[in-house]
Amino acid sequence: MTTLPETVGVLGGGRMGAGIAHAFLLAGARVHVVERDAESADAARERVQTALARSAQKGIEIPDADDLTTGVGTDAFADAGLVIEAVPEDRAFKLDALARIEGAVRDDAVVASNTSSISIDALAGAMRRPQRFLGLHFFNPVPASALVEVVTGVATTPEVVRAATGWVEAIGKTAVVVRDAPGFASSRLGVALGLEAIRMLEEGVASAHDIDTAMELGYRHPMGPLRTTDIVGLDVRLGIAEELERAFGARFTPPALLRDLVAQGHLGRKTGRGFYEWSER
Ligand SMILES: CC(=O)CC(=O)SCCNC(=O)CCNC(=O)[C@H](O)C(C)(C)COP(=O)(O)OP(=O)(O)OC[C@H]1O[C@@H](n2cnc3c(N)ncnc32)[C@H](O)[C@@H]1OP(=O)(O)O
Ligand SMILES: NC(=O)C1=CN([C@@H]2O[C@H](COP(=O)(O)OP(=O)(O)OC[C@H]3O[C@@H](n4cnc5c(N)ncnc54)[C@H](OP(=O)(O)O)[C@@H]3O)[C@@H](O)[C@H]2O)C=CC1
Repeated sequence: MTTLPETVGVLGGGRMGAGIAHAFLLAGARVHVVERDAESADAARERVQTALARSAQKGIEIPDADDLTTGVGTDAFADAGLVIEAVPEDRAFKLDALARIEGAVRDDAVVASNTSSISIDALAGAMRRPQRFLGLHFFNPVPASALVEVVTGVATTPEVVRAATGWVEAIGKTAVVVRDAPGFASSRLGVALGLEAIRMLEEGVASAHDIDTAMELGYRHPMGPLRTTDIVGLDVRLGIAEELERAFGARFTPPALLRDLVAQGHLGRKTGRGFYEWSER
């Protein structure tokens, strides 16, 4: 089995970044999470520690506390063999994040983006070492998901793809290798279902609960498309839909209901309300 890098860096310790940190820590890597300010760094640390505590409760061996470090400057990525960015789904944010990571890492480090939908080649365009860059697209919730989509850019070398798929296996997940195409494989299909469900809700075809139940019991999906949108974050799904609309046109135009809920700050589970009310964040 491929050996994990001794140190893995994560930029952005939100829902996904914290989950990614948790996965590499459980597999034995040291992980450094960088956030934009000290308060967010503390919040990121707490998210990872909560996930580790949940794993410990299930009898899973968890790493020493000092294997996780959190902070604000990317300088601490100097030792990392792999750095994954998980900042919000916004091109400008990601370009800035990747430039900061590249400025800090050693030449042989692999840099990855957890983007759900932004073109890996578009992100690579501004990079000095695009051959060592690729997409590592994790799924939410990371601890409960067996998949990582490995997205290859035109410049990504086969050696980097091999290393990355090996690392995915080393953290106990399955890799699918997808060429850079809008929405890759998973977001294009997942968002198509999610947007159609929102349009059906707008048209009064059925309640959110009944639309979801149709897919849960009828198609044996673990969770219906509206509940999934709440878990993912309505803002995240809107960002993906806008990216896909640019590539494929009107079939991915975000429904007005999605835009309205995001504008009102109803982003799903993380804010307590989306298509459902949530007491647990
Ligand atoms: C937007 C994108 O770019 C890509 C995306 O992610 S799209 C969204 C993809 N995700 C989905 O579609 C979610 C589909 N739904 C599901 O998989 C399930 O309904 C669900 C996992 C969310 C909940 O199912 P559940 O059976 O109630 O799960 P739950 O028991 O809470 O957790 C499942 C496992 O993960 C673990 N887990 C979940 N969250 C955890 C956390 N935060 N920390 C540690 N462990 C956690 C649980 O301990 C549990 O482990 P075991 O199976 O070993 O006991
Ligand atoms: N949610 C999902 O289901 C999935 C999301 N993704 C992708 O993962 C990425 C992150 O999404 P998600 O985790 O949901 O988003 P969150 O909003 O939960 O997390 C983003 C994190 O990045 C931090 N951040 C913002 N700006 C910076 C910065 N300049 N430097 C360092 N950290 C920063 C935020 O800090 P602060 O809290 O201070 O704003 C926040 O903690 C997106 O690209 C998304 O598309 C991929 C798969 C699934």
